[in-house]
Amino acid sequence: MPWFAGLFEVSAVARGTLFVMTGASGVGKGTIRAQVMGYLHKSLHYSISMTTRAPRPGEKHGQDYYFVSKEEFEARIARNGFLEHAEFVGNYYGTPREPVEEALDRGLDVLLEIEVQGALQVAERAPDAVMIFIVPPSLSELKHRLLLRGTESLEKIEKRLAQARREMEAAHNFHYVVVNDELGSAVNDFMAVIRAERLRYPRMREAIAQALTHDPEIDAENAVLEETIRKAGS
Ligand SMILES: Nc1nc2c(ncn2[C@@H]2O[C@H](COP(=O)(O)OP(=O)(O)O)[C@@H](O)[C@H]2O)c(=O)[nH]1
Ligand SMILES: Nc1ncnc2c1ncn2[C@@H]1O[C@H](COP(=O)(O)OP(=O)(O)O)[C@@H](O)[C@H]1O
Repeated sequence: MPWFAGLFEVSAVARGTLFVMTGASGVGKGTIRAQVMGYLHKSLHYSISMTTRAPRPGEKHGQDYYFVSKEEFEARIARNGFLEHAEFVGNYYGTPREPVEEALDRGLDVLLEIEVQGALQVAERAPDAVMIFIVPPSLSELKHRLLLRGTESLEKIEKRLAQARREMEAAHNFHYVVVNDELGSAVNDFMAVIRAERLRYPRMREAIAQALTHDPEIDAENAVLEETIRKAGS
């Protein structure tokens, strides 16, 4: 058996990569995620979060979030059913653990879109996770987007902005920073991170093993070419 045969076995069960996207409320995480998932829906599993916040008009249970009661959320915390969870401006938000583990075990990449405290928990518990911080071009622009989105009261917007200012100080804990100024560029940058991470050595073992194989058709052509060169030289 050739020495590289084992590489095939390892790659067959290679775990997927966990991508964690975070950043201030209103910075554009949901917008970037929707576009990225549009491109990568076959290879990237989006983890649907659980929350105690009330659904906004148009939001659907099981699609945008699993909307649950405080009691249900706390029961899940008690049985260690979250990969991470956090309280954000008066509500609980959390990532159900099982679907994420299952997808990663199947070799699928997983995307979490969560707030900063939860992201820092994931960084601690899953050191291989790829941490991506989204920042606005300025705090003024961030406020502008929250005002235009019109989903929160002015008081809640001020709370989210104060939180955003504090969270920006945690930026050094992340591997990548994407500035969401022009949306298309931000989506491109995000996709570039995913592409680069998929080219890391552990994910490329199969390609290396493949690079060490022979193709009989090309080998036959090579033999003819060799023979032609040899004849021309003699
Ligand atoms: N820690 C954590 N944060 C989450 C989760 N799901 C969503 N969030 C974050 O909670 C914050 C508030 O979310 P939401 O109420 O939907 O408001 P929006 O993101 O401003 O539209 C955002 O920063 C989300 O990214 C989760 O599962 N865990
Ligand atoms: N690059 C951008 N330029 C202008 N507006 C944006 C951009 N990205 C997102 N938005 C808008 O800003 C608001 C907040 O974006 P959203 O994706 O809901 O943020 P988050 O999920 O981080 O809270 C939305 O109304 C969205 O359409």
